[in-house]
Amino acid sequence: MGRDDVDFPVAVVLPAAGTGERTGLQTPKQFCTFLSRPLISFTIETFERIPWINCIVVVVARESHDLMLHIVQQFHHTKVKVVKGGTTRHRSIFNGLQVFSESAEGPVIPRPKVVIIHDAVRPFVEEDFLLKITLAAEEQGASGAIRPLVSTVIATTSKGFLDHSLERTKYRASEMPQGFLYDIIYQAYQRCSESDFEFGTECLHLALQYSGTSAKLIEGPPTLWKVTYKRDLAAAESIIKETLSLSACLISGAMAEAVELSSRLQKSLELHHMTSSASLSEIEEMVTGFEETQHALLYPVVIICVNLCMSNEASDIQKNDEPAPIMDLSMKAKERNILLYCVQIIYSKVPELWERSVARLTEITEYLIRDRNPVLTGQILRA
Ligand SMILES: Nc1ccn([C@@H]2O[C@H](COP(=O)(O)OP(=O)(O)OP(=O)(O)O)[C@@H](O)[C@H]2O)c(=O)n1
Ligand SMILES: O=P(O)(O)OC[C@@H](O)[C@@H](O)[C@@H](O)CO
Repeated sequence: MGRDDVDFPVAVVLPAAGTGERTGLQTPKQFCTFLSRPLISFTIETFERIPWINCIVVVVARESHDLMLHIVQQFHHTKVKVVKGGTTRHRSIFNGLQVFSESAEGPVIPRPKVVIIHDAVRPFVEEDFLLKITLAAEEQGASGAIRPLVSTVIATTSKGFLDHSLERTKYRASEMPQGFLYDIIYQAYQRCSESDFEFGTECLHLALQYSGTSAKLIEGPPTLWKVTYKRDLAAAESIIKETLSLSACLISGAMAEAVELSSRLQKSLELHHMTSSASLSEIEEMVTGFEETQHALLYPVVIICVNLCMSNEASDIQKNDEPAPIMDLSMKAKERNILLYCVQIIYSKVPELWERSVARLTEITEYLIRDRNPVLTGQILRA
């Protein structure tokens, strides 16, 4: 079965109205930023890239509504409808589902046949698994992602002692995404109790209890984990950085040695090389040029200026030190989500010295591209 089998409308509801209390942070985790971009925007982009998903309903807290509209505009999300959430996850999900019902305020959005419900703080979901969940929901009425339990589940007595433990092989952890025939899950939410709304955590249970539909369970990849604690944010950032391509734009002077050096760097890194007199004015034109060609740079673009000094005379090196202009330009570039780094390397006719410098330059360049640390922009780094 492939994406061509999805010949019916599919919508997504992303509950994102929580406070992220367990992270211990002031900012709700869905709005924590990585590389100047909120976590929720990474999740939305994952769904937006999928052509057979028609509409993404993002459910946010009342106080985050304007922030979410700004994020939609800044990152050019096109399939998104923002609605206000509720005091619990189930209430937020129901608010999201009501967008498609006749009684919804505002223009009626075409009702999907299948609706995917996915926590907004689970950014690492792949199209192939979403396809499995969607087709299973269309066929069975409901479907859900599961993962093996890592810890054994135990029941405790009222006094805090062990009552009994569950046989781990018979149980699974319920994860997201989950898929439903829209009518099945909407009816379940219309029928569920106040206690379900207040204390429930499982949409599959509602479909079974109130619509008599037992979900098809599909084991998903380990990447479906949910950002819950502060450590999960660090893990998410590391994965996001790893998924970014190692591509960068390398600018060097037009001298033969500089071109030769750049071609050596290109062999070890995915670099787009440009030669120019590497004057700051030319680089400035390039930085503003980026702004014209790409309205919103979704990921920081990395530009590395390699400054080859043909002599190690202090005066020459000092002459190349232009902290103020390159710093000013890098600040301007950062506003456009462009990270401008400068690495200086002193040419040596002594092969061992030159090879060592080139190795250091390669190492620094690779680190700058991988880590995209804004603090090092505008600095004159020396290989
Ligand atoms: N009233 C709520 C509570 C939670 N969620 C969303 O449901 C998803 C999963 O919930 P959880 O991980 O528990 O998020 P929080 O409730 O924000 O976390 P915490 O319990 O630590 O406060 C999150 O995307 C969260 O924003 C929601 O839309 N509305
Ligand atoms: O909101 P919480 O983190 O308490 O729980 C969310 C999870 O229960 C939920 O995402 C999956 O178990 C699937 O239902």
